Amino acid sequence: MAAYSVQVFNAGGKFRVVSTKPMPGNQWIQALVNAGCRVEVCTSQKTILSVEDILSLIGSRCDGVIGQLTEEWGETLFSALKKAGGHAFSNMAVGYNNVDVEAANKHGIAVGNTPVTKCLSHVPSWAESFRPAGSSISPLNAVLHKSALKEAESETSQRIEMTVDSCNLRGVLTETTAELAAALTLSAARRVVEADDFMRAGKYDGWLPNLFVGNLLKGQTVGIIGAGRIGSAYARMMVEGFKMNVIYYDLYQSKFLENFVTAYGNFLKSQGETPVTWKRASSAEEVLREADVVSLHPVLDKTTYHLINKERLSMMKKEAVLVNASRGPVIDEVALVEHLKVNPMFRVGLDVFEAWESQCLRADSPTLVMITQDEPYMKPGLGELPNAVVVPHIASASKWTREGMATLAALNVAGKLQGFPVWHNSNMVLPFLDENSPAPKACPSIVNAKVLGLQVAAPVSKM
Ligand SMILES: NC(=O)C1=CN([C@@H]2O[C@H](COP(=O)(O)OP(=O)(O)OC[C@H]3O[C@@H](n4cnc5c(N)ncnc54)[C@H](O)[C@@H]3O)[C@@H](O)[C@H]2O)C=CC1
Ligand SMILES: O=C(O)C(=O)CO
Repeated sequence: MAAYSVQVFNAGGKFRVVSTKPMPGNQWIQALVNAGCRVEVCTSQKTILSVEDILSLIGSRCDGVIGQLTEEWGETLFSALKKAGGHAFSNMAVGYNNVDVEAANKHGIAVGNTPVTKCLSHVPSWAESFRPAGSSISPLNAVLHKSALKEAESETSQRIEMTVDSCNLRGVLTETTAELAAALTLSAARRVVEADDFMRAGKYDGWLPNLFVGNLLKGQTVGIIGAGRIGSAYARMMVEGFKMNVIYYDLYQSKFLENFVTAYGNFLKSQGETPVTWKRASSAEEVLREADVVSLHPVLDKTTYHLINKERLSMMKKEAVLVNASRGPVIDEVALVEHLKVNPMFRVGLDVFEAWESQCLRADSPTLVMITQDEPYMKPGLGELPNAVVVPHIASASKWTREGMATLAALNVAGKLQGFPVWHNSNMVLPFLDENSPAPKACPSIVNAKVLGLQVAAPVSKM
């Protein structure tokens, strides 16, 4: 059995909760202690704990665990947690493709995730003109509300309210990740990393007309595959920041994104500028063919595993920019390396890599399986290519976001152990993150709440 070291908080707590990694901030620990938990934080220096490591942490008595997206949470760990008397688990991540939820369901273990959100802290001044006279609603909401009302005339008020709220509440994890995707877009398009290396190597000896010439973004087309929270936030940044036109592909229509781009286009037109446009593509291929920049933000499942393969890469423009801040296996990384080698003007910005996330849904099994990991965490050749910008899964690495994720993960476990209901809308979890007021007595986000028959808290009145 692997030896492990732990840091213990509230040793006399009635529940035993294990965190497989130290996490940022202290609010998450306080939340567990306030719920009567003894908290044991694994302090092993090992970057990714194995199933055996986590089994030894769970031991013979464990009520809940906070795990990481790098860990393989499946039958072995959930059966051990159940045997130890536990029924609460949370990933410290919004993505949970590393979790075999069916196995958790089988053992009655709640699976939490962390779709951190916050209100929009700013409303663009251009939206002011849309605010109804005397209205207290924010101008941006006025735009969205009016179109949501128009589109949802037959809807109940709650649905309209939720429509507006979901438009208004963006994910701080979402915004943080979208900002990194934007950073990767610019770094790749304008060859920032190549130029930085060039300077540090002392090779710069004067301005040249063709030195590190890259791509202009303004007026170009940005493509999003997976226009959910992060994809929509990223699209908005590229529209507002660089006046790009949007083409997106998703299983669902993104009314928020469409309404936003339409409203911003109308504003630009009112200022005598060329309006931005949006288009909902009927396939991922349509996005790949038409876009100058493509950013990937789908969940990882069997429909998106190797979504970007050799054939689809060949559909893209020769000088396109491809960004991935979702999950590595969305791209066939071996095919990508070959494409980058023969297309030096094609550029990528990658935050995630196929190797350590090599999980896929086997045809004969509905659950995720971890397949052998390649070492190092990039496919051979990728690290040597000048037309690739690569960073180590840092898209959510802002202080606020990581502390918020830790707090939500802790509140998922603490709430389940206290028998709290599940929060009514996992897109509106800001009340759980306000350090100046007690968190709602609910679990912020449990992905298998319905299957486990967990009670859902009623929405709090807006009055
Ligand atoms: N690199 C990082 O640090 C981070 C990565 N992520 C990843 O980003 C993913 C997306 O996060 P969110 O936007 O919050 O999730 P979300 O659930 O709001 O959006 C995901 C979107 O993917 C769409 N989708 C699913 N299957 C698809 C398909 N076959 N083709 C096209 N679209 C499809 C869904 O309809 C949904 O709109 C997460 O699942 C996670 O894996 C999230 C946060 C940080
Ligand atoms: O939340 C997620 O899915 C992440 O990848 C965290 O960085």
